[in-house]
Parts: sequence; structure tokens; C-alpha cells
Amino acid sequence: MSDTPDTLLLDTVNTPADLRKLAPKQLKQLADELRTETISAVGQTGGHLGSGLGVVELTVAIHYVFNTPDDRLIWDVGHQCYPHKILTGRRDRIRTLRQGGGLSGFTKRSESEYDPFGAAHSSTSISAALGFAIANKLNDAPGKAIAVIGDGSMSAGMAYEAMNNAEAAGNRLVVILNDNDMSIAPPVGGLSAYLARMVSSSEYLGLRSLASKLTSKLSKRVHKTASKVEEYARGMATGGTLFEELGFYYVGPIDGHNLEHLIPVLENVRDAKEGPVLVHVVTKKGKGYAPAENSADKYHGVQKFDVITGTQDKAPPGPPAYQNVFGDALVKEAATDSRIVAITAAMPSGTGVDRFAKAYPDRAFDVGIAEQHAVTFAAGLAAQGMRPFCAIYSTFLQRAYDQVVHDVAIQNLPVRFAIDRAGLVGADGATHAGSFDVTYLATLPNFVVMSPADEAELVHMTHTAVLHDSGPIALRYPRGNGTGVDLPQVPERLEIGKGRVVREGKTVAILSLGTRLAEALKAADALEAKGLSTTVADLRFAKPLDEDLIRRLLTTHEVAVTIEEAAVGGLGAHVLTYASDAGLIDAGLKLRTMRLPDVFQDQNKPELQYDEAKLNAQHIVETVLKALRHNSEGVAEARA
Ligand SMILES: Cc1ncc(C[n+]2csc(CCOP(=O)(O)OP(=O)(O)O)c2C)c(N)n1
Ligand SMILES: CC(=O)[C@@H](O)[C@H](O)COP(=O)(O)O
Ligand SMILES: [Mg+2]
Repeated sequence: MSDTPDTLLLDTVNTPADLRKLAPKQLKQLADELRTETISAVGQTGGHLGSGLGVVELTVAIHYVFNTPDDRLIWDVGHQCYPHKILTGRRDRIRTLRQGGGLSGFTKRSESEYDPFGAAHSSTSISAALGFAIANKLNDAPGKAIAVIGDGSMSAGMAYEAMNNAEAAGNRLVVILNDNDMSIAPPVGGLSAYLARMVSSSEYLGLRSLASKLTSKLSKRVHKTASKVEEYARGMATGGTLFEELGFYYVGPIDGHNLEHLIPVLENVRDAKEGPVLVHVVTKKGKGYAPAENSADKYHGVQKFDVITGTQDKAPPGPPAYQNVFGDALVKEAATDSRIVAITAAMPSGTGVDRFAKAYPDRAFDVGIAEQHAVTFAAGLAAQGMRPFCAIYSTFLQRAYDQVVHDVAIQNLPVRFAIDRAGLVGADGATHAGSFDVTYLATLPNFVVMSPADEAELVHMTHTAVLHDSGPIALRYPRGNGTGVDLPQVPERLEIGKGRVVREGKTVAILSLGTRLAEALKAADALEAKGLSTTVADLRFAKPLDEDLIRRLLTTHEVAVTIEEAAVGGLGAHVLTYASDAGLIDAGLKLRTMRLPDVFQDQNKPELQYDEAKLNAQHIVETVLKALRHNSEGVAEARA
């Protein structure tokens, strides 16, 4: 970080058009100021920091060289886009990042014309960029598409599907591989090793040789056969054979923090007559901020922090996070069961699989960002008699839905899905909310879908899943900490499809799935205070339903309400379907379903998100009173 001068160059740059007025020699100062501004903003808001710091120079260089927004710049994942937001007219709102009503922590089309494609899930950028490039080609319109994708995101199959198909874009497509040798955790697998070999075996290309190489290789049409030979030669010299084989001109590796190299290289790439081109830049995650550079996770995602010391706000001491309860429970189970294995798709600490990996390194598999592979890999393990736990965030499991259906459910294979971040997730917003898993899993024949009401239940459900060999089973639990209940020393095996009554009443029945149970119990207190005796049941299973319990509750109470932290199509829909099939609706049943609203909810504090979703105790009370046509005092309203 440089000392902040009195007048900032950054103050003169509101958009990339302003940036392009600067002289090349001013760009380093601008980059330094941009880095300082990014650190300062994220210090106040928290968020993804290390990745953005690593692409400060790259961000400046791309906007300097390319004609954004007409040239389409697409950031993969989008978690590294804060410097880009600062340079593209959003500096005045950068301190609202990830706050309710503020800027998104990712790229978002509705936010700016400089975000032509929204993201937050990885490895989509090359496909999307190809779409932009081909559209321009077909319309004979000017404009290139530039995808910036990280080495971690390059592990996903989708990136290769896109590259395999990219030749048609010609010189309109530029892929920049931002290789910082990090994912959230250290990267894994053969591709990562390949990139590391490329970087370690080649010197950074010097400016002079780079420029002349590029000019001669990219500026003139070369005969196809001759060009193929050339590709091999360059591939061997620089190690880019894989990308060359997929139809790219490979350029690199180059130092992604050296603007004197980046600018002329990108200018050459911009002016190339041939393409598509893949530029391999080497960067440091957390670059330029010592606390980030020196930390194990490079400040991938941080709390608010003190900019001088880098010390992050500590979460107040509290109950353990669900992910860690799951990880520890699985470690205990594995002590007596050698068939248990755990799989994560690049989220070892987020899923608690890091704890399992520490205890059982040979039985833990980080497959990289490769959710589809993770699921089918688990299916293979299950088919061979293992007891695989596939631990994937709800939102990322969406990507592997066909694998869930075709490879797991249809074959009735006992893959255990540990689905974290089920429900609202706070600052990451709509892209990361786990809203749909109950809907998309409980609709599948053969599946068992359960959801713990608290961390003790999670331990029981983990045990239940271990012993469930007759088909696929999923347990879904939210982001954040448990409720503080004692954890069982000896886990119970729950009876599949059986719920429990937590509180018995007479007039109102609340049927809860998952951790909204605490709100259901608060609502029951409030309803009792209004003279409405209330039963609260924790159904535990969205599939199979506890039909006996549901029938009893629906037929012996005046009103029944289901509540879940999931979208329409989940528990409520299944209870309604059961009630209809069983003829209970014909008997004048008062049944209401409470669920996530039919909108993509933007980021906010979790407690406010629940308010927006109307899933708190007061909303349960309101729903009950409305169904009973009682006023807010619980007194029956006169009927017209
Ligand atoms: C499909 C999907 N799986 C997992 C994630 C979680 N995730 C976000 S960033 C990231 C690491 C990406 O690494 P890389 O692309 O190298 O970017 P870097 O953070 O190193 O800049 C992961 C695993 C995601 N966003 N999308
Ligand atoms: C960008 C991304 O996908 C991850 O970094 C994600 O934001 C992590 O979320 P958690 O903080 O819930 O693990
Ligand atoms: Mg990386």
C-alpha cells in the first residue's frame, strides 16, 4: 500500500472512460489507490477481499485496454469484482457492499451496464462470454467478450465444455486465466498441478519477446497446418498445450501485477486477428495487503476488520456452527465405520469436511469445484458398498441435479447428502440462498429428505443417514450457529418418516420443518397468551411424510400451519397434497403454508431477511389469527 497523497488520481476516475484518459505511467499510482480503497471499504463492510486484491492491476489494465462496456467483461464467480465496481461508477456506494439495499458482493446485471453478466456460482464466464461474442459476430457488431476466470474455477467441467466450443468465436473471445494458485482452500487435482508446472517451468515472458511473439502469432492469418505445428511448438515452450489443443492461442504465463507487461500484452490480444486467445496471468491472492498475503486463506472472505492491523471482528462466542457439528458428528461415526467417506467440492471448511479430512485424510475427498462429479463419484462409491457423504451447499447442489436424479435417485443408491446453507444466507444474497433443495429433492422417488430443528437433531440425523443403506437420503441445515442445545453423547437412529410433537395443544397446530421450530415455539407462547391452545410438531422429514401425525393434527385442531425455510413446492406442498389425497380438504380443513416468498431475496442481515420472508413468530401468529378470523387480540371477528 502506498501512502495516500493529497489528491487521488482515483478521484478523477468515475468510469473507465476517465481511466483511458490517463497516461500509462499513471496507472501504477491508480492501481495503488484502488487497492487502498478496496481494503478500506471491505474493512468497513466485510466480504470477499483476497481475490479482489489479486486482480487490482488486471482490472485497471482490462478497462484501460478494452472498450468496456461495449467490450463485455465477465468476471467468473464475481467475488473479485470490488475494484471493478469502484472503477465503474459505483465507488460512492462501495461501502454498502453486501448490506441490505446496497451493492451486491457479486456482479449483477441490474446494477451496472459494466456488469453484462451476473455471477456468484463459478465457471460460467467462458460460456457466457462465448454467447456475447457469437451474438456480436452474427450481428456483425463490434465488441469483444473477455472472461476472467480463476484457477480454482477452472476445475469445473463447464469451463472445458465452453472452451471446447469456443473456436467459433475467433478473435472476439478472450479468456484471462487468473492463476493465483488458490481456490477458497489450496487448489486440488491434476489441473492445478499442471498450471503449477507451467508457472514454475517457464520464466515470465519478457516484454520484448512477448510483444514480438504476439504480434507475429496473432496479427496475421496463418495456414491451418502451419499454425498447428506452431501451436505445439509454443505449447512446449510455454506449457500451454492443453489450451492450444482446445483451440486457443495460449499466451503466458505473465506477471499479473506488472502493468508494464499487462498493458502491451492485452493491447496485442485486443488487436489480434486470430483467436480465441487465452492469457495466463499469475497473481497473488491478497496482493499488497500483508495480513491477507500472510494468512492461510488469503482473506478470501472476511468479517469487518481493522485496516492497520488486519484484525477481523470476532463473532461473539456462541453455539457451534452447524457445519462443524456435522463435521464432528461424522468424525465420530467414522471411528467405528470404515465405509464412511466424505466428499466436498472445494468447500472443506464451509462444509465441515476439513474436520473429517484431518481425522481421516484417506477417506476425505476435495474434488475441486466439480459438484456434478462429486455426486456421481459418490454414487459410484455407494454402488461399491461405501457410505459416502456428499457435503455440498444447497445452492451449489443445484448444478448437479441431473446427477442427483439420474445417477443417484433412479438407481436408488444410498448417497448421503449433507446439504449446508439450506435457507437464507445473509450477505451473499439470492445467488447463495438454499431455497430450492426441499422442492427439488422431495419430488424424487426413493429420496428421504430430513431437516434438523437444532444441532442435537443434526447429530441424530447424521447417525440416521449413516445407517440408511436402502436409498438416497439428504439432511439440510442452515448457515450459522446452532441454538445452544446440548449435543447428544450417543446419537439416536431416527425412525424414517416420523416426526415428534414438541408441545401439545388443542386449537392450533404448527407443523415445522427445520430450524424455524424455535419461532414456532415462540408463536405458540404468543397464541397461548391469546387463549389459543397450540400444538407444535417438528416433522423432521419432508419425505416421507409422517402421515399419521399429520392426519391427527389436521383433523383435531381448528387450524394448521406448516412452516419451513424453503421455497414453494416443499413441505407445505407435500402436506397439502397429502391432505387432498386423503380427502381432508373436503372436510373444510383450515390449512396454511408458510415458506420462502416467490422472489429472489437480495442480501441483508439474516434477521431482516426472515422478516422480509415473513417467517418469524409474529408472522406465524398473524397467519393463524387470519385463518381463524380473529383480530390481533385473538378475539373472533363478527362475520358479515
Ligand atoms: C459452483 C460453485 N461452487 C463453489 C463455489 C464457492 N467458491 C466461490 S469462490 C471459490 C474459489 C474460486 O477460486 P478461483 O476461481 O481460483 O478464484 P480466487 O478466489 O482464487 O480468486 C469457490 C470454491 C462457487 N461460487 N460456485
Ligand atoms: C464466493 C463464494 O461462493 C463463497 O466464498 C461464499 O461466499 C462462501 O459462503 P460462506 O461464507 O457461507 O461459506
Ligand atoms: Mg484462484
